[in-house]
Amino acid sequence: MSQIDNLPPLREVIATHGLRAKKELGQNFLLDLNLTARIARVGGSLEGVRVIEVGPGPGGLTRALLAEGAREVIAIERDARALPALAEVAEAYPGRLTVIGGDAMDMDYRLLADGPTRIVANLPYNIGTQLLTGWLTMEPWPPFFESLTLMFQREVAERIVAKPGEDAYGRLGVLAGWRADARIAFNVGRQAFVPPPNVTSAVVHIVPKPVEEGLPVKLVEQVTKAAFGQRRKMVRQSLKSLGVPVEGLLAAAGLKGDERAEDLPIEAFLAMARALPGLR
Ligand SMILES: C[S@@+](CC[C@H](N)C(=O)[O-])C[C@H]1O[C@@H](n2cnc3c(N)ncnc32)[C@H](O)[C@@H]1O
Repeated sequence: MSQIDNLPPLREVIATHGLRAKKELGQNFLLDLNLTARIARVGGSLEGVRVIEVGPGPGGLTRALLAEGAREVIAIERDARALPALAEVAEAYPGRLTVIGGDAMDMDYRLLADGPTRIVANLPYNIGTQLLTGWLTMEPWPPFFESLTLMFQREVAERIVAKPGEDAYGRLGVLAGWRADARIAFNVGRQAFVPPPNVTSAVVHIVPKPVEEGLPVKLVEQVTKAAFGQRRKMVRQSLKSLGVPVEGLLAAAGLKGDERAEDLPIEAFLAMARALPGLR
């Protein structure tokens, strides 16, 4: 694919607008149109969909989302240097791109939803997990978005999709596995980015699923924080930091206490979270 619209090639956009990548903003740009189109298509057809994109930068993925048929894109970019380049994209797709100049960490994403809404982003690596945790812990659940399609470092992607017994299984895997179906769509090599990051990346696709009502995320997070805080220890020991009678928690989850957090099914963490208030 050599062209998807009448806008200048991304290398030219970067040169014209002086978008020298800044490390502190997690800037690793994607210039390959085949790759950006592939990311845009991970969640299926974009017809009629509003996409929220974090960190459009020079606009490569943004252009792919628009060219692939997204009804509209709301893009949040912190780097003011990128705004003129994005204004050109907005002009090429009249009425379909809104750029918010600001910090993605400060957004109330619910206010940005309108009809079928998805979040798609090549995330700045330094705030990726924090943003993901924010989206996965939204209330009410299922949330306003149909899906998340996100680029992470491969190691983070593995933690998101990890299952009990796997090395990468931890707090993030419990949270994602409890509230969503998450899969790695494909890996992306370092050379796909300008500049290349230090490690391989992967695109993760996450689709929320219904959960039991009335179980506060906070309680689940308290249990997983304690359990995985000392992941090599037996849960009888690691759960002590919760400051409640551990035997009551173990009983609620049908555990003996000699298990390790990394081997427990998600349901065991949920059962302990349900028992927490009664034990306080
Ligand atoms: C990995 S680059 C992706 C750029 C572009 N989407 C691409 O795929 O080529 C991350 C982008 O997020 C932006 N960014 C970094 N921190 C941000 C923040 N707190 N809020 C919004 N955007 C941010 C960076 O300026 C950069 O444009």
